[in-house]
Formats: sequence, C-alpha cells, structure tokens
Amino acid sequence: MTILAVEQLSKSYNENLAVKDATFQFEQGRCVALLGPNGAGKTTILKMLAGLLKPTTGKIKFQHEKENADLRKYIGYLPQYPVFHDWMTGAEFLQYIGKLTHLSDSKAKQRTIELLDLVGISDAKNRRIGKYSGGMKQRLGIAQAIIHHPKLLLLDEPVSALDPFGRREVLEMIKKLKEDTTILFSTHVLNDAEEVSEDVIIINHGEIKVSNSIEQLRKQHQQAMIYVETNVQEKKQLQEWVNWDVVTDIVFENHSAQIIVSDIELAKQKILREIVEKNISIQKFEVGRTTLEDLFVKVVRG
Ligand SMILES: Nc1ncnc2c1ncn2[C@@H]1O[C@H](COP(=O)(O)OP(=O)(O)OP(=O)(O)O)[C@@H](O)[C@H]1O
Repeated sequence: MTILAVEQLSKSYNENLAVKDATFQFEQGRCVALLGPNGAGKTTILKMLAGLLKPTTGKIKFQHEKENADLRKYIGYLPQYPVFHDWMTGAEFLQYIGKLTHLSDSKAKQRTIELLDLVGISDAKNRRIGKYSGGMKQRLGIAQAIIHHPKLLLLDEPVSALDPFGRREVLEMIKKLKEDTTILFSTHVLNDAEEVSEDVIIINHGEIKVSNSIEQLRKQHQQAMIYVETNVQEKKQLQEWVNWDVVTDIVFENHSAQIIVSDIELAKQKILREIVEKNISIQKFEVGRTTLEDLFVKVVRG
C-alpha cells in the first residue's frame, strides 16, 4: 500500500528553485533513502513533507487523507541539526516533548521509559544532554520523533555529523526501527543507503533523477566493466576505444578509466591485445561490474 505520494512538488526560495517538480511515491513498511549531494534539495523536501515548509506548487498525499492535509500526527521528524536543552536530562526532555504532544503526565512518563529503552540510552536517562555523545543525542532525537507513534519517520541526515562509532550506533538504530515504521531518511552517502534501505530516491539540483528499489537498480545498472589504471599520456590512446563496438562507455578519472563493455570476454581479449601491440604502460587491469556508487556518481555529474 502506498503510504506517501508526492506529485510535481516544487519549492522556490525567492529566485532559487530548490525543488523542481518532484514526483515520487513509496510503500508502507519500506525504508527509503533520499540520496543527493549537498544542496540537492533533500532538507527542503523533508521539511515540506513534515509540514514545516509550504510547497510553492504540487501535491502531497498521505494514504487516505486529502491532498495537502495536515499530516503532523502521522509524521515524526528529526531535523538535520536537532537542538536540545543541554541542561535537561534525557528523561526530562522526553517527558517535556510528551507533554507538548498532549500526553498526560503518566502517559508521558511511561512513554519516556519505553523510548529510552528502545533507543538504548536508559543508562543515561538522568545524565544532562550536554554530556551525551553525538550518537546518543541523535538517538534521543529519534526517540522524540517517534513519541506519538508516527506512521512515517523522516530523518534528515541522521548520521552525517557523527564519528564512525556514532554512525554505527544510529544505523543499527534505524535497522531496528524500520521493522515497525516506514522511514524516509536523507543522506549523501550511498553506503548508508545500501546498508539500511530497500528503496532509493536520488535527487540532484532539486530534480528527482532516480526512484527505485535498490534490488532493481542493481539489476538494471550493474554492467560489465574493465578497470584500467594508466598514466596521462596513455589516456589519449584509451579514448579511441570508445569507438569500438564492444565498448559502451568510458569514464575517466585521474589516472584510471572504467570501460563499460557489452561482451566482457571479447572486450578483455581486444583490450589486452591493444595494450601489448601499442605498448601501453598500465599499472592495473581489473575485470568487474559497475556498482551503485558508479550510478550515483554518473547521476550527480549529469
Ligand atoms: N531558507 C533558505 N533560503 C534560501 N535558500 C535556501 C534556504 N534553504 C535552502 N536553500 C537553498 O535551497 C537549495 C537546497 O537546499 P537544501 O538544504 O534543501 O539541500 P540539501 O540537499 O538538504 O543540502 P545539504 O546536504 O547540504 O543539507 C540550496 O541551493 C540551498 O542553498
């Protein structure tokens, strides 16, 4: 069942069109990564979905609700830079948020205990938030976002500002939460998307470029490839290979070339023969397949 459908959503900040005609949808129970480089429009999209920014144009439809309805009761949101009262303890903070969401005193207390346990910071419940590590603060931020049992959890770059330990803590946390909640989280790191999500939406310069399951993307985009490392002069000779029937594309980067091919055996023989005949000096020759990282780089570079 589709939980959220977005149609031709746009947002302008004065002259700057930050999100352009974004159309995508995803199913209940999925964990979806909104992937894009800095300034791509991820935060703008998440804020519009969370009801914190008014779209310039377009529609947001949540399950059976009317288009552009107030969705706050269904949605939990963790901003990119959450702000806490550092003098409060974790438990005090969650009780305070519980009351803001109209829970009674006793319900707020009970939910606080459940959430501290769920996000794994019960031991630190009476410690001031100012003394929490980055990973603990993000986990507390996730706890406040799910205090009202939202159907959809929006997390804006939940791991970007964390060290490797904090990243791991929060990624594991997301894996646990996705068992019960639909999650849309933004990131600029493909590895995070591949590790925890089933679907990926790639955005660049405010435009949705890809929206698909990771499984489908792997099937569609993993192509046979030969990776060659050489020096700058040799690169010129390699450029001519793009005219061969067996070569689909060549992506150059510094001293390396990724040669996308249609027939790996034929291409291997042809390239090796050429290297020997033309006496091309190579440092590395590797046969493999393109990865989702290659697709992401290609999309971002246009
Ligand atoms: N309040 C604002 N006023 C004017 N321009 C803004 C505002 N917020 C964002 N922008 C611009 O809109 C574009 C998209 O920004 P946004 O923060 O949504 O991108 P992002 O993908 O979340 O980036 P990052 O990964 O750096 O957080 C950028 O060009 C940004 O400069």
